[in-house]
Amino acid sequence: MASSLSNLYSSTSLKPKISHLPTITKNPISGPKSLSFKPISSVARDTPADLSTSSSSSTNNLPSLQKKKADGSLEKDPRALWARYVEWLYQHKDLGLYLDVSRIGFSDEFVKEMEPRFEKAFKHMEGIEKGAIANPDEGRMVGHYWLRNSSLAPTTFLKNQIDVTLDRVWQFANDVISGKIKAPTGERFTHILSVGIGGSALGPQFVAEALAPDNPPLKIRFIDNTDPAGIDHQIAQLGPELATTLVMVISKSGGTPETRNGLLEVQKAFRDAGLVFAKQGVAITQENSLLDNTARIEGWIDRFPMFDWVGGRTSEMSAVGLLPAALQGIDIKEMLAGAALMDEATKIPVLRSNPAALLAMSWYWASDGVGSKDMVVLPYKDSLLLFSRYLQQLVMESLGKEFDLDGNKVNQGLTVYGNKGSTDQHAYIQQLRDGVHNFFATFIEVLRDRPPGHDWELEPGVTCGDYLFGMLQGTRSALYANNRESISVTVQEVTPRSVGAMVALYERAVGLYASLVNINAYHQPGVEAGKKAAAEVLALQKRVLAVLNEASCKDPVEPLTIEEVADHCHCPDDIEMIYKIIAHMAANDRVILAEGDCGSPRSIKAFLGECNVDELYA
Ligand SMILES: O=P(O)(O)OC[C@H]1O[C@H](O)[C@H](O)[C@@H](O)[C@@H]1O
Repeated sequence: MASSLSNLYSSTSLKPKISHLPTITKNPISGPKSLSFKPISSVARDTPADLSTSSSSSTNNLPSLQKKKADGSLEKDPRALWARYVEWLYQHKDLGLYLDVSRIGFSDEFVKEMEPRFEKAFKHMEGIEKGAIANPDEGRMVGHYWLRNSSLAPTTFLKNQIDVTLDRVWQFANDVISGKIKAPTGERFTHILSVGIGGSALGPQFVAEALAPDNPPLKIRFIDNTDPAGIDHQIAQLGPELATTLVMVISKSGGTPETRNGLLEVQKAFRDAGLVFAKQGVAITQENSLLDNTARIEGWIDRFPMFDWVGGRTSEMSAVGLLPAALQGIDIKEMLAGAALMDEATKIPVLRSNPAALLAMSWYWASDGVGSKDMVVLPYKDSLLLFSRYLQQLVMESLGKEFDLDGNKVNQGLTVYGNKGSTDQHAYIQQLRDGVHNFFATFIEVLRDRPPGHDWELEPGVTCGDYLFGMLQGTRSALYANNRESISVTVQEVTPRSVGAMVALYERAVGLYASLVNINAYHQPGVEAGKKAAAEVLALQKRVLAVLNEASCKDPVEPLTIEEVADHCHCPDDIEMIYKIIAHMAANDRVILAEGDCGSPRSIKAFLGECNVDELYA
C-alpha cells in the first residue's frame, strides 16, 4: 500500500511551519462552477464572477501564484528544507519508488487553493477510467489504463479484446524466440526492424534502450522517419541479416506518410535482396486500416490490433510497446504489473497521497499553470536516455493545445527537454545554474548502480556510481541554491516493473494536469495541420515537375526562370516554395540548372534532364 510520509505528520502540531512562504489570509479561490478551470490566459478574456483576474500576464488567477516572490527566492534554511523534504516525501513501498517535490516552492496556501481543483480532476479521471468520452473532439474514450488491468474496461467485449491481444502478443513472441516461427531461411529470426513514428516508435525506443538485455533474442532497429539516408543506413547495418529480420510496421491510423514510405522502402530492399517481404512482415494497426488490409491481402505473418481508445503517445502498454519488448526478451508482464500498481496509487483522490497529483501540482506551480517554465528531464542513468524524448511527445502533444475545453484560446503547453546526467552537466547545466531562469528540473535517480557483486571501488571507499550519485545531488543542490526548482523521482533500479510504473506515473500526471488547465489531452489537431501542409508541398512539386517537363520537351529545350515556373503553375504567390522545390531537386540531380545558382534565386533557369512524353498529356 502506498504511504506518504505526510500522513504521519497530518496533525498540525507536527506539521513544520514553512516560514519563508508569504503568510496569506486563507481565502482560497472558490472553485468555478464547471469542472473546468481557466488559466489566466483565458480568464482575462472571460472572467467568471467568482474568479479574480490577475494583472500579471504570466501567472494564473490564483492569489498564491500572483504572490510568488518576484525574485523567485526559495527556502534556504537546511533544517526547514529537511522538514519540508520529510513532510512531502512520497513513497510507493511495493514499487520502491520515491517522489520528492520539496524543492518546488509551492506554498501552503497554494496547496489549499488547488485541493478543490484536484477534487474535480480526480472525478474527471474517474470518469475516464469508466469509459467517458474524454476525448470530445474525436468522440473517443481514453482507455490506456485498461491495458494493464482489463477488469477496468467498461464492457466485457473490450476486456476480452485486451486479454486476447495480450495472450497473442505473448504467444507470438515466444514462438519467434523459440524458433517455432522461423525466418524463410529456416533459421530463427535474429533482428526486429520496427517501422513507425511518433507514439508508434518513441515508447518502443525508450523501452528498448532502458530494458533490452545485452544479448537480446532479437536485436531491434528503428526506421522512424522518411529520411532515405537513414533508411539506407538501417538496411545496410542489417546486411545479410535482413533475411532473418522480422519487420514490424506500426501505425495506429495505418496511413501515416513517413511509416508508409518506410514500408515501401523496406519492401524494395527486400525485393532487391531477393526476399519475400510478406514472409517477414507483421503489422500493428487499427483493424481495417489501410495497413491492416495491406497486411491481410499480402499475407503477412501476423497482424495485431491497436484500439481507437488508445492514443499513440499512451500506447506503450498495448501491442505497440509490448510486442517489440517481448521479442527482445523483456518481461512485459512485469511492465504491466508496474504500471497497474502505479495506476492504483495514482487514482487515490488525495493530493498528498497521489504521486501523479503531486507531479501535476508541482508542474502547475513551477510553470504558473501556463507553461511559463520548461520541464528539464535529467535521468542520471544511461539506460533512461530516451525517457525525456518519450516524455516530449506524451507531455507536449497532450498539453500543447491552442484552445481549452470551453473554446478559449489559451495556447497551453509544457516544454520538455533533457538527455541524461551527469553527461548533460557538460553541455547545458551552465545555463541552468546561472543563466535564464526559464525551467524547473526533474531528476530521475536510480539507486542501484550495478547488479549485486559487480561493483568495485575505483578509489578507497568510492565507486563510479558514487560519482553519479554525487553529481546528481550536487547539481540538484547547486540549482536550488540559485533558486532553480526541481523534482526528484527515485527508483531502486531500472527494471520492467519500474519502467512500467514511470510510464504510468507520467500518463496519469499529464491527464490530471490537463484537467487542471481545462484542456483535452487526448487529441492532436496541430499535427493534422502539419500533415496537410506537407501534402500541399508535394502537390505543388508535381505541378512544378509538369511545367518543367513541358519546357524540356520543347525543341530546343526552353529552361524557365522561377518566375516563369510560378506563372505556368498559376500560383505566383508560391514562388518561394517553388524555388525551394527546384533547389532540392537540383541537389538530387532531378532538375538541371541551365543558368544561375541557388544562391541567386532570380538567376536560375531550370529544366528536366529529359522529356517525359507520357507526362506531357497526363
Ligand atoms: O501510429 P500512427 O497512426 O502512424 O501515428 C503516429 C503519430 O502520428 C502523429 O504524429 C500523431 O500526432 C501521434 O500521436 C502519432 O503517434
